[in-house]
Amino acid sequence: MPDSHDDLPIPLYSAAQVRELDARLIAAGTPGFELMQRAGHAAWRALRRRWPDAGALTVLAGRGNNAGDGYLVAALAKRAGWLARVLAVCNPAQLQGDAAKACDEARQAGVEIQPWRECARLEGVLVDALLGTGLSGEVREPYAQAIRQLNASGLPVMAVDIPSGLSADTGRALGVAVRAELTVTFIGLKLGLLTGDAPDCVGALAFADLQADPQIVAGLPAEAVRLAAGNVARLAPRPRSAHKGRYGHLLVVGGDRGLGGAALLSAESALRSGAGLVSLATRSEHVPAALARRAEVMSVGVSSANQLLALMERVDVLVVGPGLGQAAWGRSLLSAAARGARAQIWDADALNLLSVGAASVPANTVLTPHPGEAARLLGCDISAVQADRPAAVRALARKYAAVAILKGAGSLIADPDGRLAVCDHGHPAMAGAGLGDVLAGLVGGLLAQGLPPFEAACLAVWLHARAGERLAVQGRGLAAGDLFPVVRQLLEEHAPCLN
Ligand SMILES: NC(=O)C1=CN([C@@H]2O[C@H](COP(=O)(O)OP(=O)(O)OC[C@H]3O[C@@H](n4cnc5c(N)ncnc54)[C@H](O)[C@@H]3O)[C@@H](O)[C@H]2O)[C@@H](O)CC1
Ligand SMILES: [K+]
Repeated sequence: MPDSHDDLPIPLYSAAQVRELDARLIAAGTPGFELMQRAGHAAWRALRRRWPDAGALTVLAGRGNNAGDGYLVAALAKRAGWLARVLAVCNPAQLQGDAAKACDEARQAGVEIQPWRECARLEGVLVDALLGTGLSGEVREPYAQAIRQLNASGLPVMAVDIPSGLSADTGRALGVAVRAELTVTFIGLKLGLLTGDAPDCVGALAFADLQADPQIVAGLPAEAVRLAAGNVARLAPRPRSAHKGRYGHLLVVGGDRGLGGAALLSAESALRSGAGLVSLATRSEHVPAALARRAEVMSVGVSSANQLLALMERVDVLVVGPGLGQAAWGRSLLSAAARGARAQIWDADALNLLSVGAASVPANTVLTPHPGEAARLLGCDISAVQADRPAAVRALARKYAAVAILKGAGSLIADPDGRLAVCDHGHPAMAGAGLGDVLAGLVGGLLAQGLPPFEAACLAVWLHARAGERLAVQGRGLAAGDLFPVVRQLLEEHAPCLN
């Protein structure tokens, strides 16, 4: 898992936007080669900080400016007395512009430059300077083979700017991608470093602004934002005169036979996030168990849409779908739910029923699909969703005029107004049953307390992922309900209940 990303910038850029930033900085008077030298220095500093005693490095270099950065790292290492070698996948005679200058500098420093071969000997820290933001399409040979060799070497790898093969726009490995232990990225943080295949490729992530003029950088609107303590919404502190009526009444609808736990987890999650009142509409046979586990949740058995409509008259927020099933009971409750409440969260089977046209999405709804549900909603294959997660979540938000959360490593949140946020927290120990039910309840609990849908979704995703990270120090076997006390604690640290 990545080291803490707390010191990384908030704006996230596409490859085209980073190219535009480079161009604007150059036009404003910083020569491209100067930027490349700063990149080389930043990468070398980061490498030495992580592997101070390695004493040797091998740079795998391609043909663009990413290779130029790599040649300069080799030159700096050689001048510092390290053993420094470049294995050139592209004949150095074909290099152009700044990359050619960087190659000359490496030669002058005494770096050994050899053509790359499959059987080439690798030693020391490996520096991946094969492909950067100029990558287009699936990785071609011999680059793919060089990447496979690097991954199979068992040696530590530092990626320059982005692991080669990873799309800076989508985080997808385009055929094959470098799996780095450290990635040092320049000027603008790329969206593709945080989602999709990125968590398995990027390793620890370091950012170097290359002394770019902040005004020039700020002048270019970003593609997305990274969720961090500084930019997720805060619930307002509560006045001493607070009463439960001010913090919303939330109703969870779900829990068909055999699926009762999911709805109860959502209800408990909403309660633990601070919702004023929480009700649960479920199969009547689940009511005794629900009451025994959480007496604070008003659990009611419903068998018809009319019963649900009567309950809905008293509530502000609905969470529909956890354990709802896709049979007649769930269908009738979903179509009743679609007719009311100030705000709704549609999760799990509500999304599966939506994908077959069983109901339409009301205003102010948050959809919380995992990639499989997203694929059903978009009528495509799951691999198409994962190939471009930012595009998929935006498409969902547009299609349903709703805030959409696309779950999975590097969760994304899209608003139909165009806003996009990415969460780079979380842990593979969170891949387990019930975690989604907890998230849905959390979004609902925050909506009930007055946050707008996009803000509630972002805060919920961030709290949920951070809580999972904290708990994952104990490893596998995380139970969804374990999150409740940690979410409470994080929420209190982030937005104290009392001033
Ligand atoms: N002034 C600048 O523009 C700066 C650029 N920097 C570096 O420059 C990089 C971008 O440089 P470039 O735009 O030259 O691009 P790259 O260095 O990523 O390389 C592009 C080249 O890779 C090859 N290529 C593209 N797609 C491929 C594929 N699918 N399979 C195999 N080969 C493929 C093509 O020959 C293409 O010319 C950044 O990632 C960063 O490392 C840094 O030096 C900072 C300053
Ligand atoms: K690279």
